[in-house]
Amino acid sequence: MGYAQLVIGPAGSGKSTYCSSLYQHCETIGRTIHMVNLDPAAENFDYPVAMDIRELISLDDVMEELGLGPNGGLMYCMEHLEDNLDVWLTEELDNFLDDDYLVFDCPGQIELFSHVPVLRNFVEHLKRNNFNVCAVYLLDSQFITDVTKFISGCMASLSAMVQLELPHVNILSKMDLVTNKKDIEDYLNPDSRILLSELNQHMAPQFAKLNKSLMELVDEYSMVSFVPLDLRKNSSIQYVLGQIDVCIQYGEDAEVKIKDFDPEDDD
Ligand SMILES: Nc1nc2c(ncn2[C@@H]2O[C@H](COP(=O)(O)OP(=O)(O)OP(=O)(O)O)[C@@H](O)[C@H]2O)c(=O)[nH]1
Ligand SMILES: [Mg+2]
Repeated sequence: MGYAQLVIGPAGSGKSTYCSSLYQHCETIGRTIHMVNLDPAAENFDYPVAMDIRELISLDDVMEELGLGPNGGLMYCMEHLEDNLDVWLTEELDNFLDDDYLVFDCPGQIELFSHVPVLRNFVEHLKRNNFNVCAVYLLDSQFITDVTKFISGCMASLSAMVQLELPHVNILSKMDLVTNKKDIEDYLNPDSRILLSELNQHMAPQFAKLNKSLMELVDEYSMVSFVPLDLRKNSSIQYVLGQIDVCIQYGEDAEVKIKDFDPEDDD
């Protein structure tokens, strides 16, 4: 049984930075994780890349040869990945051991986890190869300055949940940029009635019914719950990792491996 995090979220939400901090953290606590780059457009990495979509296909080549722009080119690359799951991905996964832990750094194009099937098929393939997979959805804390932005971030996360059907951890990234922690707390585990009234205050009266339906939807999926992530703090990274580990049932022996970690080392 292998373990995998699929790190998704809107462009610039901090996925690659999270991946690199997670890698460093695991290195410090003596835990092995393997980083996988699934972004054909990525150029620089702060972590060693154990597996890389760019070895399968190059975005530059695609753009040049097919005359596509960066987003169209990326979608082409991802479809190419989808067509090569059986061959390329199977071969690549053979390089790992049975209980290895992989972290997939995904591109930020929102269509990848809303309606394009490539990530879903990718996940199915991982599952068939005995991986326990968890979706890790990052939302930039700067979204939370405004309830309408927050709802749109939630909707994107919800569409990933529906599309991928995976255990799902929502993370509020870049907590170091939050000056007023109090404002954020209301959003980490918000009361949907309060959100609804805030939303209604922000929007014209004709949206009241729509707002109510949106809130019911969010409530029903009980998904408006975010774990804050402050990369300056080891304890914050460790907490997020712990939540994800529970989701993918990362086992008992793992706990033995990390027992030397001392959360007091912070700040
Ligand atoms: N202050 C602060 N900035 C961050 C943090 N995480 C990421 N950033 C910045 O946010 C920008 C985007 O970060 P990335 O990690 O590249 O985001 P990404 O989600 O991988 O972006 P794409 O792959 O392009 O979708 C960069 O300028 C980072 O330095 C954080 O925790 N705190
Ligand atoms: Mg990235």
